[in-house]
Amino acid sequence: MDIKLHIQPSHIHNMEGQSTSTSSIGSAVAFILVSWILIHRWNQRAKKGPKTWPVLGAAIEHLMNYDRMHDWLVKYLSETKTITVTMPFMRYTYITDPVNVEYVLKTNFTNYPKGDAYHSYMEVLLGDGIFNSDGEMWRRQRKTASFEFASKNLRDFSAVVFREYAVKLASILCQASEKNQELDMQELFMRMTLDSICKVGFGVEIGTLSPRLPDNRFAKAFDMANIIVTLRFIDPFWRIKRFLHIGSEALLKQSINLIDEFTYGVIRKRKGEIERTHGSGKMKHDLLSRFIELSKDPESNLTDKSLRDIVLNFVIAGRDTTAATISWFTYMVMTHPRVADKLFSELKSFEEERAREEQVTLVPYNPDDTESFNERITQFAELLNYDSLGRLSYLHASISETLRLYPAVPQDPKGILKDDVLPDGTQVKAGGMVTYVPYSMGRMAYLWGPDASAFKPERWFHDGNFQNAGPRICLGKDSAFLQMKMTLAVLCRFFEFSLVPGHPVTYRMMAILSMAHGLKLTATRRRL
Ligand code: HEM
Repeated sequence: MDIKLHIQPSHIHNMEGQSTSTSSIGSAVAFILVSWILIHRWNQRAKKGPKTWPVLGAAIEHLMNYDRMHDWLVKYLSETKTITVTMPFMRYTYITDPVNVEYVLKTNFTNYPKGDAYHSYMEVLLGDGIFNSDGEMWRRQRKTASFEFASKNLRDFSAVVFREYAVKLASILCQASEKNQELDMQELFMRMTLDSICKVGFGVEIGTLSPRLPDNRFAKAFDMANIIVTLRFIDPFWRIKRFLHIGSEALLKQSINLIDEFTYGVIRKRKGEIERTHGSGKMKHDLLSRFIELSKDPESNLTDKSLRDIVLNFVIAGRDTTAATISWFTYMVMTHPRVADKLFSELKSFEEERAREEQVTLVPYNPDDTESFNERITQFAELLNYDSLGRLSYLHASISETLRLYPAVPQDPKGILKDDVLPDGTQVKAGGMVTYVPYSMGRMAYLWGPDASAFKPERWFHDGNFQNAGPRICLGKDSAFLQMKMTLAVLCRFFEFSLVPGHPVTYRMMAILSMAHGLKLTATRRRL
């Protein structure tokens, strides 16, 4: 007891000494940490763009604003044309100054490839397809695809297919308008553009726009995969999740299995048709067939997996971009009745002029009579072709205005091979990424004037022209405009749209700027 009593005080004394020294170490560490954070924050007081925290960079703010990231960037980029956002494993430089953009896309193109980071995020979906490859792999695909896009046969065939699907879509709207039925217009557009790219690009008919609107599991899986790979840009744990096969990465795997099933099915179907028509002279030279032909040469190194990647890259290029753009267009027209009226009168005059030229007597129609209404739609569509669509300048301006405010590719990131200095003096480091931001560029008062955020197609008659620069320039621009104009001419001539009350219209975060909840609307038939 004595001993105990004797020992205890000294023990207590030791503990006290120890805890005093532990707590002073703790206080010192806390002091250093707090000072580090405060100095770090103090040093950034004049920094333009999101402020960072030690180690975490701007991850907290970035994640908190993820769902509205494009507008979050607009806020910073309207104060300064270039910002840097540091994340735990990556440094992103966002640019809106056209001089910087031209430098990255064109002047110093070789220093800004897609790069390893982008490739690793996207590989599971896009493989080594044209959007996700660099160097020789990219050059070979680009060459073959450019050849295909330059063909007049393809243009003529596309016009026929786009017209056919525009009329199909109009007849679905016509049916729905009879009962004032709600429609998800974005979903219908996605079906239409998927069917068209499969027909024009891969020579196969998949029929997702048929009147009974069959379940489209491929489209759902494709959208899910796109959302999840986009998330990888800001999720530092995605590799761990993939390894453990949990969360978003497990879902991604399931989606990819479904996507692959569909895609290999398309390839098998096309190969079968090529075999059957071999030597008959009936073979169509669509994009996929051209690559299948090339793959017969063992030196081409084109495997079925390469064909799968090619197909999926063209699905993202041909389906999503066009459908998203015409969805935003419809939303803009619906919320700007003055624009809808101007479009309608342009289309009416066009219809009369073309009917005179073609010596066609237009069928009088009664909007309450489905048969004559559909007949007139078909007749109108027959008057649309590549050349005649060129006259619809207000329609063209309205599409351009939509692309300015809602660019289908809202951000376009590139890797950085070597340290460099952009024309505005911004230093960029090898291994980071530099992203040009069309969504922000379209909304900058310093580029478009004080009414930059207003939807005004008229500005295109005096202001600008889209600049699409560099060796990776869009190959499908003419084809996209052809389909968009063909479809929108038919829709704006014959229908008026109203948003379903309370339906939220906002974008979702994925590589293509599509609507998070679709576009729910009702359509009404226009009178003569
Ligand atoms: C509204 C419609 C469209 C928009 C806004 C759009 C936008 C773009 C953009 C911004 C790029 C440059 C990508 C980069 O810098 O990496 C691009 C490239 C490309 N686009 Fe489009 N596009 C559209 C429609 C289409 C269509 C319909 C197709 C084909 C069916 C297509 C095929 C391509 C191809 C093949 C490339 C080249 C990729 C490369 O060389 O890396 N695009 N597009």
